[in-house]
Formats: sequence, structure tokens, C-alpha cells
Amino acid sequence: MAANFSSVPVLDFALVSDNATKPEFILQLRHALINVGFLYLSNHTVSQEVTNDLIDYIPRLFDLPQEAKNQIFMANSPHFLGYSKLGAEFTKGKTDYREQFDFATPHETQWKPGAPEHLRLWGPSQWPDEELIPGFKTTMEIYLQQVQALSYQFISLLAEAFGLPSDALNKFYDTDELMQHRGKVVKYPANDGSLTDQGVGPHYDAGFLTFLLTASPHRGLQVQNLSGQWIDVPPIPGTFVVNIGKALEFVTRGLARATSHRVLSPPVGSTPRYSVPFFQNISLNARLADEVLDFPPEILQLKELRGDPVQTDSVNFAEFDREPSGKVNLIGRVKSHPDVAQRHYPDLFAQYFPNGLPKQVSAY
Ligand SMILES: O=C(O)CCC(=O)C(=O)O
Ligand SMILES: [Fe+2]
Repeated sequence: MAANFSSVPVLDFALVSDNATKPEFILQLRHALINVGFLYLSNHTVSQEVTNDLIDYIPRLFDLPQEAKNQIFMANSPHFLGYSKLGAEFTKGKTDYREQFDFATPHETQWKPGAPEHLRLWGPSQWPDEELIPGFKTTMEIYLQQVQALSYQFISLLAEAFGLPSDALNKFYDTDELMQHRGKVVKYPANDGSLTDQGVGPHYDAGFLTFLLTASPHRGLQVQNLSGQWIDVPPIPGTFVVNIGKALEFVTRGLARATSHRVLSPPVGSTPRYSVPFFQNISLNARLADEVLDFPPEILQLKELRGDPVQTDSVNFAEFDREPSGKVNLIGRVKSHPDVAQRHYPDLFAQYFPNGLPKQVSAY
């Protein structure tokens, strides 16, 4: 097995803009994708000013009156966008101790009655009352737009790192107006001294790429290395933590590694931890089993050198070999947020929760 990792590598995005240093970036990226599945990206293209503005808004967003937050409950939205109160989510049978808002890049729903249900997964965000938090919506939308642009640039570098033409993964995306990417704003309150320190339990992300902004100086994020030990991913100001989702692992034949991760609550008496994960989606209609990529043998050999990581005890995704990506995603959202599913997807709800709303569900 290749050297196990005990820290997550930092990649300098500035290397990409000079032809003399780009190959070095590509080599480091190849290593990080295959052997770690997580990396920090420094000197990236997302404006530090916009990011700082967003970070300033976050405590104010959570401090809005409860009534203002309840007005945009996720259960209002067939697109699973909006507010989830503390403890609404569960992973691996235990409560996740976090509060969150799901927003997304602007999108008009493509779904019409009679069309496949998974097309309804994407649609407009619910925003908090502008008068209560002026400018937040604009800042979040600019932020999401900039991370989206970076995520597309990153995917072309990823293709190069695997010995493919830089546009080899473009087939997984529709044109901009048909795509939607999601950004969550998350608050992990300090451990209240009770039962659990589970901010969010061990899981894999579902899609292609996640760009995580750690929006406060707290530690807490941990990833599982090849032998299953938990490795800290402490915040590094000015960077994103980038990781691979299960869909990308699937189409790259396991070359790009989806890595199990979790968040521990801040210790008793501490301030809350804040983060903003951006989830890059792929076309809802992509059938991944028909689109698995081919790689040069010397690249595939690197996966053999890595060996198979230990099986982790994480929430997983099994349906990519059968269903369009949107359906796989919809099933994941139904399992995470059964209250939303009960209201907007009664048939799927009945299929996955035949005994009605559960006390405990699994989150993705
Ligand atoms: O908040 C974090 O640091 C990670 C969150 C995460 O892994 C997720 O929501 O998928
Ligand atoms: Fe995650």
C-alpha cells in the first residue's frame, strides 16, 4: 500500500497560472486525488473580500429571530433548500448537532408534471427577509458563482492529472442555465456537556467535488486515512478544503478517492464553529454507469499501488450503477430530510419510510 497519510496536503493554485510550474501542481494533484481524497487549495481565485463579507454575515444569519428562520423551513421546498433547525438531521443513527441553511445557485425548475421526479430536485432558493439581513443574498450569490467557476476550472485540472484531455469530464455537466450547485451555511454549537460530540457523523459526499470554507478558527473536521485512523483537518485561513464525492469516485473507477469524514462539536464552553460547504453537482440526467472513463494504464497502476483502503463505517451510495444521478441524489435527500420528502415526494417517502416519519434517519 502507498504511504498512508497523516495530514492533508496543501496545493498552491498559483502554480497553475505559470506554464513552468503547472506540471508540479498536476503531479501534486494526482497524488492527493488518488491517495488522500482531500486537499487544501491556497491562492485560489475566489475573492477574499467576498469571502470575508460572507464570514461576517454568518453569525447574524443564525441570530435572526427564530420566526424569520422558520419562515424559510426546508419543508416548504421541493428542492430541499432552506433552513434546518438544530438536531433535525441524523447520521448513522445519531443526532447531528448542527443548524443549517441550504442555498443554491440561481435555477428555474425544469420539471413539469409527467417528467421524471428527480428533475424537481433543483429550483429556487428560499432567502431570509432582505430587511432583516440586507445584502446577505447578494453576497452569498456572488460567492457561490465564484466557487462554481473555480470548481469547473478544477475539474479540468483533475482530468489532466489523470492523463485525459482537459475537457474529458465536461460531458457530466449541462449548460450553466440547466445546472445548479448547492452551498450550505452550517453552525456547529459547542458541546453542551451532554451525550455526544457528533457535529456530523462519518459520511461520504455524494456528488463530484466539495469546496469547504471553514468560516471560524475551530478545529473539528477529521478525515479517515487508508487504514481508518481519523486525521485532523485544521483550518488554514485563505484556503478551501476540497474533497471528492462518490459520483466522481464512481466515474473515475476509484482513482479519485471519496474519503470518509466527520465533524466533532467544539468543546464544552467554546464558541460555535461555522462552515460553508459548496457541493458541485453534475447533470441530473447523467447515468454514471454508461459514462465511466478510460485511463492510461500507467495512471490505473497508481491505484493498484495505493491498494484498497479499509472499509469505513460511513453512510454510502449504492445506486449509481442503475439510476440517473438526479435520482440517486433525490434518494439521498429523501433519507436525510424525510419531513421534506413526506410533503413533496409522498411516493418515495412511502418507499423509504413505510412506517412513517422515523425518530432517527440517516443524513448524507
Ligand atoms: O462542516 C464541515 O466542516 C464539513 C461538513 C460536511 O462534511 C458536509 O456537510 O458534508
Ligand atoms: Fe461532507
